[in-house]
Amino acid sequence: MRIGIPKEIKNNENRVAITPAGVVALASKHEVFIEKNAGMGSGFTNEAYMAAGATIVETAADVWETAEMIMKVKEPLPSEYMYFRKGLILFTYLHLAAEPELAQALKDSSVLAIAYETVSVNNSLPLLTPMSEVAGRMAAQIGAQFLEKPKGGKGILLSGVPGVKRGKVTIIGGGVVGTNAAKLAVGLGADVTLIDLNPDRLRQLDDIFGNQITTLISNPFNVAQAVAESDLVIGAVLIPGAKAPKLVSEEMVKAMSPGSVIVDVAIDQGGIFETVDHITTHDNPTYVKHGVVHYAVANMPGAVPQTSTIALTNVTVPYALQIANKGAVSAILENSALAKGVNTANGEITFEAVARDLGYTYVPVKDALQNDSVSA
Ligand SMILES: NC(=O)C1=CN([C@@H]2O[C@H](COP(=O)(O)OP(=O)(O)OC[C@H]3O[C@@H](n4cnc5c(N)ncnc54)[C@H](O)[C@@H]3O)[C@@H](O)[C@H]2O)C=CC1
Ligand SMILES: CC(=O)C(=O)O
Repeated sequence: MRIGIPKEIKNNENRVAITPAGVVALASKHEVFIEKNAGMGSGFTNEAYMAAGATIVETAADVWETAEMIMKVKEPLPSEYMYFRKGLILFTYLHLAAEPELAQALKDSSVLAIAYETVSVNNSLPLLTPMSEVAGRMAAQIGAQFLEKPKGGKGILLSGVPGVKRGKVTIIGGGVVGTNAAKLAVGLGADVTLIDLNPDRLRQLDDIFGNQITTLISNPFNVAQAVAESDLVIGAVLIPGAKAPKLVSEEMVKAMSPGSVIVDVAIDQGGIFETVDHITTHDNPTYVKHGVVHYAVANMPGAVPQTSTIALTNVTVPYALQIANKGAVSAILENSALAKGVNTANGEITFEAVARDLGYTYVPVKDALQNDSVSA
């Protein structure tokens, strides 16, 4: 199979969808085309890719037009939609519930689009997990940074100092992002509260952290009280594939003290704060509303690409290899984890939560694939 890796074009997205090690894994049986300088942000030179067996091509168009499967990191941006076509396999993060125009473009062009974030094994999301680990850890660091006065915050140190109280951090969602945010926030010495809907998850978190954190069940009363008392609130909720629920209302944000900070990690699925009305970028990561600093960057791991690219490709390349070796249709039909990743196929929306949130008819992936055969 011809596999193409374009350079990422989202603001400050320095990750790339493959490392030289990944090329070695694929190139013994397949052809790998990489856009010139695509790996530079992650520390991988064109020469390193060529030595691993890849062909370097000059432009994004060369990659998109040559490849049968495109591997990316972030969802395609509108300038990339012109490359969509029937027979193309797209393997990347998509977050379609929050990207209606992209969903329509993939549907209209009959791309077979496999979203990293919905590939699922026994209720875990193996291709989301490493980036959630990164973003969770970053969320605590970033929150601490924006609480500093010169960064627009109220001017507190999360750890406090002897004789001065610690800062309060509330994390809503106790999955991978939430747990990793808690690890760092506890490490920074903050007073941490973790809120989740699932009592069994709260039990696990209690076992992991003991008395280092407070756990609370998620309901509007607990969320309102914890948010009002907090210096930093981190949004870390996920309902796989679906638009994130707005758990923190505008009124709750107004009740926070001026200079407090919100980090809405779940912004890639639309975000959990009513006051987060747009995605921010690494260039311009925050805005202030009701006196509260809001951070809503949808590609947080893009800022630490040397860590993130390796963590991401460690888990994506084995799936890419299955797709390339077996052909997409056989790989999907034989591997239920991969089948759950398919969001669009043959002009249909094949992930139920995406179809529901965007108002399309849901067509199960097997039915969509039977409607037609994908060239790969
Ligand atoms: N902004 C960025 O750069 C990045 C964003 N993310 C996003 O972060 C979000 C969280 O991801 P993960 O932690 O991996 O998901 P996860 O599935 O591991 O955890 C989600 C948690 O939310 C909980 N939850 C669901 N409904 C809830 C409610 N009403 N109240 C409280 N908790 C609730 C679940 O029980 C679960 O424990 C996702 O949207 C993911 O895509 C991940 C990586 C990077
Ligand atoms: C999960 C995701 O969208 C990211 O790592 O950018």
